[in-house]
Amino acid sequence: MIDTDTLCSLQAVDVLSALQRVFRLLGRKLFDPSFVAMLLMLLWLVKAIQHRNQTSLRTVPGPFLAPFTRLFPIVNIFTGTHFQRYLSWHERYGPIVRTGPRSVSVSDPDAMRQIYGSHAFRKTRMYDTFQLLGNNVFGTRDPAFHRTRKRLIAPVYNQTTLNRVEGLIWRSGVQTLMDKLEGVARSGRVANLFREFMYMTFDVTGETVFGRSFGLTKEGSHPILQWMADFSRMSMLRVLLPLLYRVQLPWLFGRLYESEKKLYAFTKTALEQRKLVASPRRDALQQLIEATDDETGARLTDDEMIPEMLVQMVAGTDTTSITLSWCVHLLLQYPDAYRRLRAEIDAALPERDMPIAYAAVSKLPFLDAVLHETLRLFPPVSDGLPRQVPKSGATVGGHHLPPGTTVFCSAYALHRSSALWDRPNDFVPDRWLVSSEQIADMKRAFIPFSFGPRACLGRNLAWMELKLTISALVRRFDIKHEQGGCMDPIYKFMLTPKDHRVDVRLYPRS
Ligand code: HEM
Repeated sequence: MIDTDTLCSLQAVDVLSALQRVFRLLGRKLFDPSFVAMLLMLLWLVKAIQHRNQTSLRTVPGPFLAPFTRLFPIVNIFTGTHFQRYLSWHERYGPIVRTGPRSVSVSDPDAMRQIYGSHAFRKTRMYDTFQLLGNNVFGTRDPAFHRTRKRLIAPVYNQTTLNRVEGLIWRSGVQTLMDKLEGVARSGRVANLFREFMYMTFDVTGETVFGRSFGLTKEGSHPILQWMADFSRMSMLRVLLPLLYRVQLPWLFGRLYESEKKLYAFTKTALEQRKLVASPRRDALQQLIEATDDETGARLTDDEMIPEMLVQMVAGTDTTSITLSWCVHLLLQYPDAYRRLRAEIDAALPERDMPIAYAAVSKLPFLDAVLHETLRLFPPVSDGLPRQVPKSGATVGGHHLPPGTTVFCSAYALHRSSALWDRPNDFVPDRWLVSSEQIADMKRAFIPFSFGPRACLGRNLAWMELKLTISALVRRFDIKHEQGGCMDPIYKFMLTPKDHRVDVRLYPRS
């Protein structure tokens, strides 16, 4: 007979030896890569399911895989088509969609206002990419810093400065570009307006913010383009690998560091040279140098001004030039709209050779409608601008979102929502030729410049550049589309034509 104690000890021996076998097997298996991968997958799955069920985000509709993976944003970076994906998800799942384990997209005017209408939902860590050699009004995530800095630099962006730089924009930007295009037209060559518009907006920023044009339109090159591209790359790498803020790897990123240094030196020199001028002109640079906080009397140091100068280049060049490119593309696609625009501009500007005053074109209804419709269909900043749900959590679109959730509203999805717009994918400038009440209503779902306290500070400058350039181009040339280059939109930091080309033939008008 075996007594209970013996039985127990026998069972204990069994369990022990079974465990020993499992550990032996595990020990061997732990060196087997496919076993390790399987184990990691299992752990990830358990964690993902746990997270999916615990969080209140489980009630937010969305694609099946979204709660389990952060891969979508990474895939998006490579494909550049996420603006279309967000739109199709919203069409399928409604105005609020879960796009990742901790991220949610909204496409509803009220939810959009809730997110961007105050400082409660702060910018996410992604904005550290815009720490352009220092904290600045665009990149900061801190509402207190933002309020103080915005108050201080407000004159840089106000109407008085705008009136003062109008002549500079015309001479160093629009007029110079028109003269160049005249030469291209007379030689019978094809003009790539995408590149020409980019050069023009850089030259305008050079003139107004750095004290002199970069000469890109005339010369076709300036190292600033390379420095800026390298600088953006380095900033992005630092956000992905924060260690790079503290560690320098010159053997790996030598050229990027070099560009950063050159950009700093170039900007600093522009500042110092301006300070030596006895009676300086009153442009954006001068406003920045003289900016004084009304409440505290504080002024900006050079190291605080440099990032603010770079912001204007980063935020104000490609955004404007890409909008111009899409506008020309749409006019060529819709000849009737092009004819109507030309008739309006010819009537408003009968003197073909005179400079165009902004006052003469700023209120032309059809020009205004064409540009609004361009920005509706192709908002250059159409990626959702990510914000973080505050510590208290928030109820957005009827769903409780836990603190820390990333939430955003893609302008592309909002602007093309079939629930909000009639014929959402068609170019219909006439939709803007309605009463001011109807326009105000449409603008609730129109955010090319974002909304709220972090909305675009340069939008009046942008409107000036857009209206002056399109009216000058249409007044001076007949424009014909030239085959070549793909105009499909792709997201490469902004919503751009895929091949970065808008090839046209220009015919000077008699
Ligand atoms: C068509 C042209 C433009 C478009 C579509 C545009 C769009 C935008 C958008 C969507 C934002 C919000 C970004 C975010 O929250 O992440 C923004 C912010 C900003 N933009 Fe623009 N922008 C344009 C032109 C300009 C110009 C010409 C300037 C200045 C020279 C400028 C300066 C700024 C600044 C300083 C901010 C940061 C505002 C803040 O955080 O307080 N932008 N812009």
